[in-house]
Amino acid sequence: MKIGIIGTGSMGTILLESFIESGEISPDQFMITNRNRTKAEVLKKRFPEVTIGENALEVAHESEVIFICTKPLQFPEVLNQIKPACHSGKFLISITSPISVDQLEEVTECKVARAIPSILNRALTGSSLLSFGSRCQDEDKKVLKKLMSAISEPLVIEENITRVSSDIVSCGPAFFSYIIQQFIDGAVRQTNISKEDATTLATNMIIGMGKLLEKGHYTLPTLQKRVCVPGGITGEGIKVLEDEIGSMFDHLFQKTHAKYYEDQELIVDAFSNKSLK
Ligand SMILES: NC(=O)C1=CN([C@@H]2O[C@H](COP(=O)(O)OP(=O)(O)OC[C@H]3O[C@@H](n4cnc5c(N)ncnc54)[C@H](O)[C@@H]3O)[C@@H](O)[C@H]2O)C=CC1
Ligand SMILES: O=C(O)[C@@H]1CCC=N1
Repeated sequence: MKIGIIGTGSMGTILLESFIESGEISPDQFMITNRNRTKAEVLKKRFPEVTIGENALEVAHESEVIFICTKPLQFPEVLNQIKPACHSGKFLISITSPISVDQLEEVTECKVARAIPSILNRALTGSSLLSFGSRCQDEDKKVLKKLMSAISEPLVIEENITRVSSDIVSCGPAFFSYIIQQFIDGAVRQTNISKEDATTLATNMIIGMGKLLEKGHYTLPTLQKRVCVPGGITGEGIKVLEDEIGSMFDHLFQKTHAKYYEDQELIVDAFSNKSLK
């Protein structure tokens, strides 16, 4: 099976590297392309068996499964470019949240699905979020689930929880690394620990916590209970978190959803301006 990747920016690169590293897809199965060809050539140097397509259309012609890894507002242009290659035998996969599979089905004859990845997939871990269009048969669903299972734990989601799920799965690593960074900076400001030591300790702490949860020794609440000895020091810290975190995460989800709805409106305009319908 030939797999196409249109757009080898940050996420297209991560998908290529991860699929190859997982052993699920061999490099010679891939045809990739990028508007700025240099990015594709850099990958070709690392994986000589990968083929570079001249453009999106060539990739779509040559591939059965086509991942579109561009930014959402670049989709109309890509879809226009690949239109001559789009027919019911092709399987188009979008990795971006603000465009629904229904919207894509309206503008292409391909089978359509969405697979929202996470940077965690680079370590062949974390979740991915799948949504299937109405033209996908069981066989197509199996193909995509198998691909994404090689690099992640896929979950099929309904459209109405797309944003929040992507906030958790895809944005989550950035949110929590920011919080850990703040944790480190606070430690450095308030004590004599060096930034280097605080970073090492905090990084090991978060890796260890992931392993602990993975092994199933504790859940998030039981872990807290175990560490939080009654009348002890952790409890004092938790009280500060309870007082100061307040509605912070409510605001975060409100903001991401507001931006999402704005993006969706821009997408509707962009799709109609390109007269894709
Ligand atoms: N960064 C992340 O952690 C995640 C990103 N995503 C989604 O991944 C998508 C891509 O994001 P990034 O990789 O961060 O963006 P990026 O800007 O790094 O990559 C997009 C690439 O597409 C190329 N491109 C644009 N139009 C093209 C065309 N017509 N033909 C060929 N190549 C073209 C650009 O040159 C660029 O290299 C976005 O839609 C984003 O929502 C999804 C989950 C996680
Ligand atoms: O389309 C999305 O939801 C993802 C999350 C991070 C960037 N893009």
